[in-house]
Amino acid sequence: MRRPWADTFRAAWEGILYALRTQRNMRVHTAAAVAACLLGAGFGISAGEWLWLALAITLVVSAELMNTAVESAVDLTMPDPHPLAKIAKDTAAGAVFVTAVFALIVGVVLFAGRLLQLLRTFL
Ligand SMILES: Nc1ncnc2c1ncn2[C@@H]1O[C@H](COP(=O)(O)OP(=O)(O)OP(=O)(O)O)[C@@H](O)[C@H]1O
Repeated sequence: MRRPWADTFRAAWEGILYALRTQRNMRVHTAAAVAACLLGAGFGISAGEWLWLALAITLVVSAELMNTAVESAVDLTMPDPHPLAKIAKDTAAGAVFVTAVFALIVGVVLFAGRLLQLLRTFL
């Protein structure tokens, strides 16, 4: 029998809440995403710029959720030290790092100039 949509959404939401509760990096990335959105709203960035910001946030949060999934699956199947378990966790962490670097670049391109200009008006 097909699973009701409500159950699917509930499961996805529980996964997101679990990652937020247990993963410090997820909380840091979420805080950075909220800060970037506030900056975007404050500076009145364009629709195209919002899309770049949304892409960066989506990539980082998705990678962080996949990283949490890999960590949990590895801990379940291989709780003892194993070279393949290390590779699985390290490459999943690498995926988060790559997306975080992309998000940083997007943040710098969108906000560095605007923040400097704002700073100059106060100095
Ligand atoms: N079963 C294992 N076998 C070998 N190495 C492991 C194993 N579990 C963890 N490691 C190594 O320890 C590191 C940290 O693993 P851990 O499960 O503590 O992730 P974490 O610190 O929670 O990661 P994150 O900070 O991304 O949430 C891994 O990246 C990996 O190099």
